[in-house]
Amino acid sequence: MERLASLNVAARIPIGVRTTVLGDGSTHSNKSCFPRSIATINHSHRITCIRVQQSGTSDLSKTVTAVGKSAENALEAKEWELRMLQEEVAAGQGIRIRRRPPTGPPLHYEGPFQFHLQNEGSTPRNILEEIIWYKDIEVSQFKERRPLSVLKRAVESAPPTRDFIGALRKAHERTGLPGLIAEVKMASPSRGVLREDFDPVEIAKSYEKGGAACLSVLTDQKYFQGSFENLEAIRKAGVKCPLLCKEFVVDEWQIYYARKKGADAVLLIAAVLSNHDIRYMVKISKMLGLAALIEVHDEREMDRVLGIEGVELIGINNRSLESFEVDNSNTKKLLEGERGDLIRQKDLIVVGESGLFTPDDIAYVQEAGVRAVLVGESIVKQTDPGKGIAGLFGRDISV
Ligand SMILES: O=C(O)c1ccccc1NCC(=O)[C@H](O)[C@H](O)COP(=O)(O)O
Repeated sequence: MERLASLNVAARIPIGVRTTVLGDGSTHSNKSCFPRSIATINHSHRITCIRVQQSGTSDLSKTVTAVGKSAENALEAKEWELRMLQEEVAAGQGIRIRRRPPTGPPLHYEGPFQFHLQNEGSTPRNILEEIIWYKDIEVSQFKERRPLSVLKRAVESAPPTRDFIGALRKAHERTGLPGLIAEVKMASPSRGVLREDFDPVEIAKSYEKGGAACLSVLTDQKYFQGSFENLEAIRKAGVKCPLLCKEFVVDEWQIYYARKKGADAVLLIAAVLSNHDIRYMVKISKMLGLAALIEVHDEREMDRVLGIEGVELIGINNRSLESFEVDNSNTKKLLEGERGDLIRQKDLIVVGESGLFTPDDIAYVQEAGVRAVLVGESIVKQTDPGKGIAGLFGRDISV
């Protein structure tokens, strides 16, 4: 007669492993119950079947625990291999930002991968990498509290989104100047606190009055003192400009969450995401009615993004998110020659981002080929941010 191993024993075994205790007191781990990938692990780690010689409960418990541990080890090894593969793919695409600190293989690992300790191992190489490592942990904690399946259901009843790209096109046609994405940003790693009396809703209303086509709302708390609550509050206050959720997206969960909190667009940073991630996240965004602003900083990132189907909106950041250096000629450099031709041919909207302070700066990036600009510091610091917009463009763009 067969009976299933008791729950407390089974709890130590990964899902999919069915351990049965046979009539003679021996156990049998049913290999056919393993999902395919786990079966492979089991094969390489030679733990396909167990037999317990003794009928005593403690021996049984020990053996089953040992098997559970081996399977856990195998799973851990597989996870590590997967992560190494992802890092390899990303590095092959020129992505320098690592998603997580390198941990080294599990102790029991025997496999084809060689592990190189780069730099000091678990120290981020720059601020962007630090943000991403932190974000990875933050998102997994958010996900535990509110699983994706729950979030997906909540999004079904969210109000419709507004047309972010359409608003930029219209503003450009109306004013003959680049459409403005005005940034609601309290602080940044490079500049510290930009505004002490920070009221996100008031700033957003002032930007709208001043002629902004769209708004960008920082939602990162730790490095920018922003929040998803700010995004939600601006949306609920009746601001009509479409809203960009300015986040460091590393997981689709954040896109659903942005949608739930009132965003009309999300930012995807090519320095962090592989081509596959971008393609997938652009699809998810579209499915949710969101525009995706894909941000690039160098030629290689621009070429990668130009090759991805479905991309409609590209941001060129004049600020290096690794060194903080700002150079407006970056926009010009990335729009020269064949790249510019291809962008015009595809009718893509390019956004010039960061370091724009004067009408001359706006004229310079417009001349380079942008049809929109994303501006934070120079306008958020003004006593009246809306009036700051007129100063930035050299004229009132609200009429
Ligand atoms: O601004 C930073 O210090 C920063 C650091 C690390 C990652 C991103 C960072 N900024 C995001 C941006 O690029 C800007 O907020 C945005 O383009 C507006 O720039 P600005 O007009 O210069 O405030």
